[in-house]
Amino acid sequence: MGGSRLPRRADGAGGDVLRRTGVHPVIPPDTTADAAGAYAPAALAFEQVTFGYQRIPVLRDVNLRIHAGEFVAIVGPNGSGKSTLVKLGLGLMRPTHGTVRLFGTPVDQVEEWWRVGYVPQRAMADAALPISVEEVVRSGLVARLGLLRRMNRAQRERVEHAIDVMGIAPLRKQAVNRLSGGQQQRVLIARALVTDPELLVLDEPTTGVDTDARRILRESLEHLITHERVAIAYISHEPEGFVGIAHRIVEMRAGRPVERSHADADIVAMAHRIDEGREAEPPPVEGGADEPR
Ligand SMILES: Nc1ncnc2c1ncn2[C@@H]1O[C@H](COP(=O)(O)OP(=O)(O)OP(=O)(O)O)[C@@H](O)[C@H]1O
Repeated sequence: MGGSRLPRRADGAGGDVLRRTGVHPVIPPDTTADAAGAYAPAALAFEQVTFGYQRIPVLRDVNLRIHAGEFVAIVGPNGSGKSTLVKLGLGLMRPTHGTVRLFGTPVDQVEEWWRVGYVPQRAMADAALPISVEEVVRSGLVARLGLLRRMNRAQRERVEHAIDVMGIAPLRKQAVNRLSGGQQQRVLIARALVTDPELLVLDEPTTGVDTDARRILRESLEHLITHERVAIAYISHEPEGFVGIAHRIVEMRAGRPVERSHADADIVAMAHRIDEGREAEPPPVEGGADEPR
């Protein structure tokens, strides 16, 4: 992994260059510096995004950017719009207003979908076919290979690497439908990693996952942001899954992401609010003939 396709953000190296030279350019808000001081667009950017289902508003004026090497946790109560945000980010739906960009390109013009890894919520739990772990992980390459082409050496290595990173090598020959929820989750993440994605979107990755598996998942994600410079969007309503590793925590409130701190009290209060299952506050409705209502 860690290919050289795109300028990725360097961990502070670009900043050092700027400090040494005393140059302090105005950095456009949706870009980030790489080691050479060049700027790359955010891996995922929502720009003034508004969306509603059948005119019922769900998201309003959402501005959110996730850069290479950044782990952003998106939390919120049921119905607050987290999955809607994911669907817009993956180009599965179009915003009513505003723009979603992947690596600077409007999402409806993106062709290199292998740059995005998506881990859906517990998708394999009920898988009927006895497909092995290795086969599921390899299937992540289908978008790149087509069904019939054989893997080349680099691709085989990527499959091995993804299996290693997710700590599932001992399970490789086992049928996925015989694995625990946490093990299945790691297989899904490994599958998302085989294309060497620069953006990883995880939807409720810790649902039904035990404490040990959560720890391994955390360590794996930490490795990805630190060593592979992957941008991570981590959607969850379980704050304990990301506290301590997320660079930013945003809570969906009234249709907008609100930045939250890591402070324990804040997290605990947030967890309580979410646990209480309070209804998500509806976004403010502001007239406008063509706006969702
Ligand atoms: N296909 C749809 N048609 C109409 N309304 C929808 C549709 N999908 C979601 N909604 C509504 O949009 C709002 C946001 O839903 P969304 O699934 O994005 O929330 P969420 O934060 O992901 O919730 P959860 O934590 O329960 O998964 C909810 O009020 C939901 O009822």
